[in-house]
Amino acid sequence: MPNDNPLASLGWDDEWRTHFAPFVNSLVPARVVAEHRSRYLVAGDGGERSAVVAGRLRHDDDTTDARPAVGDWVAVDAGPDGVAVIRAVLPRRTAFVRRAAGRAARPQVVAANVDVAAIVAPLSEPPNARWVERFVAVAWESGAVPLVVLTKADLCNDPEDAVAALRPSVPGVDVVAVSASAGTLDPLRAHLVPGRTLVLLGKSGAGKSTLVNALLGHERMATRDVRDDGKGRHTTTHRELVPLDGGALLVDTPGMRELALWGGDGGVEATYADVEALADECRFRDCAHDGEPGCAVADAVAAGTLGTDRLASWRKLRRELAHLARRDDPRAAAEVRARTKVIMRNVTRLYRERGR
Ligand SMILES: Nc1nc2c(ncn2[C@@H]2O[C@H](COP(=O)(O)OP(=O)(O)OP(=O)(O)O)[C@@H](O)[C@H]2O)c(=O)[nH]1
Ligand SMILES: [Zn+2]
Repeated sequence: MPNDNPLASLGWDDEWRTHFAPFVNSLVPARVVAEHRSRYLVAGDGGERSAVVAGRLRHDDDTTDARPAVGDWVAVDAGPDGVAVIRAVLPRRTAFVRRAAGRAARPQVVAANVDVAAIVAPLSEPPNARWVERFVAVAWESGAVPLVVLTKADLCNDPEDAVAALRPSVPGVDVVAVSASAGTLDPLRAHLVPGRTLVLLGKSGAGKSTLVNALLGHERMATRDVRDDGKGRHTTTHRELVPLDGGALLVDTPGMRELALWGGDGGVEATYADVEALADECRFRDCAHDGEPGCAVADAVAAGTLGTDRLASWRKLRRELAHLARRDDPRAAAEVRARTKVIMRNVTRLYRERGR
């Protein structure tokens, strides 16, 4: 990592400078690189330090999780030494949000300001398309561009076949097979762009941490934690942002078995673009695809071009979204519309790049 400009090597650019302008006289910018309960590790011009959140946090957006998350750019009160205080979270470019565990419906930001959301699944077993679809939908919804990374290709007889089998489930999304053991990581490296942030998401044991180490070229210090005196310590931590030599940034996350949707329908629309396009062609606008005449969805199933399991998971995610939407919050709705615009822009860009 080039040391002459620590902020730039963390992804700082003109847009962040603009967002930071209101704080420039009293606070310093930093990026959240690790999170441990209410303690954070932030990195900036002065290197890494421990940080806590101020009692009153400035955040313009109260419909999503307002607390800082790994990847966030924050304005901190650095003080001469000791623990820094996070006074504000800069507006997020993207946010991978899931519904937090627990009874109350509450959003939780898994990673913020991510450019590429990599869904990681091992080829030691046949990838579960339904599981991948759900993660890809949330990835689109986050505002990032999804990517599917199939790991442990060395444990699979025909990785290319596995890639080809998964592609129709995630139209428009790049699917790559890699092996950390065999050192075949180039298909993933192609997505590592200087200044861009890529998050690795997937179940425990999928090989995420192994990928981080392989891309770093050395074993990362076990993990980073935060101590009250502000100095780093090496024990287990959860989410973590790691700058790579080439200038890209990786976010490793703990294994995630389940993923409950949070947010609008743009992500589902993008993931099931084929099914959505069929549904648009049904004779009745409000077709439930349940035996109505002139149903293009039923026709596609009959013709064998749409699998019943793919249709079933689309319905399931749609139902989940409808359930969330019943909370009926105008601010949340406005946010969802804005988010959908970003998603559609990403989809269009991806298709355009693909078409070249
Ligand atoms: N054969 C083979 N094994 C691998 C490969 N990559 C990772 N593994 C093994 O898979 C196991 C799990 O890898 P991790 O990197 O710890 O998985 P993880 O996704 O980080 O898991 P969590 O941190 O629990 O979320 C380890 O025993 C690795 O050695 C690979 O390319 N090939
Ligand atoms: Zn229909």
